[in-house]
This record gives sequence, C-alpha cells and structure tokens, in this order.
Amino acid sequence: MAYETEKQIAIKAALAAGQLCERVRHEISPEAIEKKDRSPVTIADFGSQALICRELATEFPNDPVVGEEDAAELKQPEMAERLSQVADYVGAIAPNTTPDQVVSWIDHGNGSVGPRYWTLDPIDGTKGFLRKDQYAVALALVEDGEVKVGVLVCPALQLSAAQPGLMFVAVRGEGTTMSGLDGQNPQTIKVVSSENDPNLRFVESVESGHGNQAQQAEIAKAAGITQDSLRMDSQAKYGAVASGEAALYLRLPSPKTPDYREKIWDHAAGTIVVEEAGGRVTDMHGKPLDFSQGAKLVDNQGVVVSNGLLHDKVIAALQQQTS
Ligand SMILES: Nc1ncnc2c1ncn2[C@@H]1O[C@H](COP(=O)(O)O)[C@@H](OP(=O)(O)O)[C@H]1O
Ligand SMILES: [Mg+2]
Ligand SMILES: [Mg+2]
Ligand SMILES: [Mg+2]
Repeated sequence: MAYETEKQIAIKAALAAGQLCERVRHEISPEAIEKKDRSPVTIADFGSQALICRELATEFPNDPVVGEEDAAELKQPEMAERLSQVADYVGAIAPNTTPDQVVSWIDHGNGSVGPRYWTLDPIDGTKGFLRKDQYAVALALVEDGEVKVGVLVCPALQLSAAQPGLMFVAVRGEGTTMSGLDGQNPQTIKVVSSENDPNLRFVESVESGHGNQAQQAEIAKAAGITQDSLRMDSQAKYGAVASGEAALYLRLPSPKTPDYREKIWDHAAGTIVVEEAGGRVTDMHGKPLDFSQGAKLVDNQGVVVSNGLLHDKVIAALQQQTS
C-alpha cells in the first residue's frame, strides 16, 4: 500500500497531539472561559505542533513542515513560564523534553511549500477549543500540489452513541476510514449518496466572521437543502461530510473580510478525507484548491465541500448569484 509509513507516522503523531490537547482542555476552568483567557489554547497549540514536528523531523528529516504556529512569541524572555508549561505537557508524552527542544521542534514547522511537504494545523478551531466545542488536529502530506495523506483527529466529535473522539484517515486512491482515538477497527466511510437521505443538510462554521452565513443559507436552499445548517468549528466539518452526517459544507468569504485567502492547513487534511470518501472539494468558482502556491490558497476564494452529487448545483447557484 502506498504511503504506509507516512500514514502510520502521521496517525501516531496526530493522536499524541490530540492527547496533549485534551489534557489541557480538561483543565480549562469556567473562569478562564469567562475571562476569555487564551493561555490554554496557546499551550495546547504549541505543545501539539512541537509533538508532531518532533515525530516528522525524526522520521522524515528531509520533508519541510508548513505549520500554522512558530516559536517567535514563545522565545521572548517574558514567556519563559509559558514555555516551561508547554515543555511539561510535551514531556508527559515525550519524556525529558527541554524548553529548548520544544522551541526547535515548533520552529521545524517553519518550512516552505515545495514538491513534497507536510502541512499542520496543531489546533484547528481554536475558538471551539476554548468554548469546549469542536476542534481538530490536522496533518497532511502534499506532493506536487496534491494531498496524498490526511489525518484529522477530532477529540470532541461524537457522531453516534460511542465515546466522543474520532479520527479520520485518508490515503490517495485508498479511501477514507473513521475510528475512535484508539485507532482500532477503522471503518471505511462514504458520503451521503442519495438526495432522499435524512442527512441531506449542510454544515458551516460557528464563527459568523469566518464565512457568510446569509449567503450560505441561500445557496444551500438553491441546491435543494431544506434543513437548517449544523454549525461546527474546525475541520470536523469535513469529517461530517465524509461520514455522511451532512451532504455539504459551505465556506463563502465573509463580507467583512472579502479578500481573505484560506490557509492550506485549514483545508489540506479535510480535502483528502472528503475526496476519498467519494465527495468533492473546490473553491466557490468550482476550481480545485491549489496547494502548490504557498501557505495561502492564493488562487482560490471560499470553499465548497460536497458529497459530489450536489456539487454542480451549488456551483451553478453561486454563479447565478454573482452574474
Ligand atoms: N476571515 C476569515 N475567513 C475564513 N476563515 C478564517 C478567517 N479568519 C480566520 N479564519 C480561519 O478559520 C479557522 C477556523 O475555522 P472554523 O471557523 O471552520 O472553525 C481558523 O483556524 P485556527 O482556529 O486554526 O486558527 C482560521 O485559520
Ligand atoms: Mg485552522
Ligand atoms: Mg490552528
Ligand atoms: Mg489560528
């Protein structure tokens, strides 16, 4: 099987990072939420990136890693205590970790997009993490602009009566699986395959500033969706489409930030998870997402993720609206 080592290492690293994030998250007090104290997400974000980059640097020393975070802030003298907190959390999983190692692992994620690279969002959905809602650890391998391997660890996601915590894994040409966070018994998943499916609904961001909820509702309606949207933080939305919990995910540019360009780490892992489950991912103009241009999807605007069946209808509705 292709990319077997990459897949196994990505799973191991993302699960360890998810474990660290959950430890931090369980310690967030209601007062911290009240005060909008961002320190828990800072610690978990840096710790997650450090753990994953440590694994990738060891196993694939020649592969650049394009991660969301860097250690510039954490290196400041006034951040020494925060850094030692991060080192303690990382050390619980990778014993004897020093603060210097943490900094250098995080900075390993400063790589550039090239013919082969990894992209990492150590915590996607930081706002969801702080609200104790959804978040994801997202890791993907990209070669020649095409995502080849994607892992999404969603520690708070629950799609059935089972324990919360789901992992989605996809390898190009080999399908997408879903499992619990023990990684045991991965099940192949498929998108919604009929227009009569009770899950013919759409997902969108909780954060109104990350999209255009009014336009998203109109487009979903034009595509024949009559149910209200399901709002969810992070790339867990891609997991919802891939597993057939929803048929569409719309992310149209917010009127407040019309020139915003999406980041590769917010979409790479999710894209392959949906495509390998039978779905489609493009921008709002129907163009494939181009992961070869740098950290931003400079040639794309908005994102449309569907079960495939609905895709052309959605793009046509968007074209009609703007013409
Ligand atoms: N104006 C904007 N439009 C679209 N996405 C935005 C945005 N500002 C920030 N984001 C991205 O939205 C991501 C969260 O997605 P969602 O809203 O689906 O949960 C953030 O990832 P992080 O939380 O990793 O920073 C951030 O990169
Ligand atoms: Mg993100
Ligand atoms: Mg993030
Ligand atoms: Mg961020």
